[in-house]
Amino acid sequence: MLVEDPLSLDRIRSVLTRLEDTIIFSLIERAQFAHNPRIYQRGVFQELKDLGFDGSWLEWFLKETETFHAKARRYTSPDEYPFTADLPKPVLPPLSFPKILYPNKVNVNPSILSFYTRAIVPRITRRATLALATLKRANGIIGDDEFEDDGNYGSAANIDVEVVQSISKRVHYGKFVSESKFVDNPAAFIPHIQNRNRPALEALITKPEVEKKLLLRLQKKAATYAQDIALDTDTTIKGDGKVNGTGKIDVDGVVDLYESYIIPLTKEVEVEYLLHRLDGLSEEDIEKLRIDFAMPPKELNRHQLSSKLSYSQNTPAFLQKLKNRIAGVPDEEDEYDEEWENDGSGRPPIPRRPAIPQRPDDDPGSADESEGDEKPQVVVLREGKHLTAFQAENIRRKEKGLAPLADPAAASKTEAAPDASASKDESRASTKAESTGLSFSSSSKGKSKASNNKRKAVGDLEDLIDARKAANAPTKKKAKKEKKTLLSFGDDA
Ligand SMILES: C=C(O[C@@H]1C=C(C(=O)O)C=C[C@H]1O)C(=O)O
Repeated sequence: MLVEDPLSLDRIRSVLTRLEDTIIFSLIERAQFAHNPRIYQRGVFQELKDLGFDGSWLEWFLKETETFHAKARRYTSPDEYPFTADLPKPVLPPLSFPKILYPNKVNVNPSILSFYTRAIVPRITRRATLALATLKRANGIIGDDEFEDDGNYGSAANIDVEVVQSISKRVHYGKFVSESKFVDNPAAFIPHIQNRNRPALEALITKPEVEKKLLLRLQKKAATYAQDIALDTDTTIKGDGKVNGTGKIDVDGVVDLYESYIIPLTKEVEVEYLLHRLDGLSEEDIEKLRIDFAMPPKELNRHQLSSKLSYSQNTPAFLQKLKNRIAGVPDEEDEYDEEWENDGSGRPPIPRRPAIPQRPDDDPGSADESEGDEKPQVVVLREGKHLTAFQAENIRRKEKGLAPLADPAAASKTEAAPDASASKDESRASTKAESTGLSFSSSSKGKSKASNNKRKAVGDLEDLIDARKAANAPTKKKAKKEKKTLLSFGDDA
């Protein structure tokens, strides 16, 4: 299924929400039958042993079902994980899914099968099992046989396969959640991955408010779906799912399934996936990931609000390209890419080393000729500690062996007073900004653009220059002549 942004956390969460319905309805189906404990015990069916299979009835059902589905290439899909090992190859060529997840071998299906058969089935089927025991006693069957089973081995196992497969999809979707959170802020995760710090990674991926909302929604859903809708009686829903005195399922049992098993296991999958997210990457690759730095928080801090500045988050194209490449999201253009190359290691493509450009003798050049469409976002938060746009410009010029520019601050001391057309606030903001070390746009239109006052964020200039060089290697088209303005905060940044 082609989706707009496969790593949108909202879209991923909507898939998890939809899977709640699938799981609840299949549990309601399973609750119709008694526990049938024999179908979960290994080696109790001689018929299976005669076939050379020594697993449980349910494991046999899984093997037979998944063998057929594997031939139909079900398990080439990145969101499908089999319970059975050594499945046959698909009879059809695999579909080419976009490479969204980082290669990994995380599969927690053995844990899912264990908690489902030992804790979930007995609870979900309790009502049917008790009713069966009552019926058996009335017919003189007493003792262990009362609770044995209703003989519906095929029906019960068939539904069990559906339940465990939908729980498996839900739990392993944690990988997409993890990838989404990782690419959104790699720098937050990298040190904990390198230190194998599970608790820190779990704390980073845990969203208590999301979990709380989910459990409340689940309770309502189970109570609603569980009720027997009788057209001739009142169908007000009670919290326990019992309407007209009955309910098709143990609502608390469904909530407990998520709270005690599905959510914790999903988070284990998220952490396990993250622990392998840097496997095979060189220090340089990891550094490039780190450059894909978390942008300043979207919500404005007190100072920005008081300075009437706003931050518009627009990931520069070269960073987005770097982000996509590292996340393995293929580019639109399939043909040869001048900027990126596969080094054959199976890792995401890396920036192609640009040919060394030859400067024409008559061209004095300028520091920002390789700036391409986007420039670093520069904030001077602390005078004297951080570089101003002017200082940054001269560092770039020095890199290119060009003479430094004259300091506009020195020149402006001899200039006329600020532009009279700028409002008092704006000229104060501009003066204040310079006095607090904020540097404003150094656009060719100069101070008269006070209304265009902007704030610049300075990250680590060296890294940004390196990253930009790597991502903005000379391309066929001539870089647009940009006004000499470093990207900055502002409505039209
Ligand atoms: C799945 C997510 O990650 C974690 C696991 C959750 C779950 O299994 O329901 C919910 C929130 C997070 O604690 C998420 O953030 O949506």
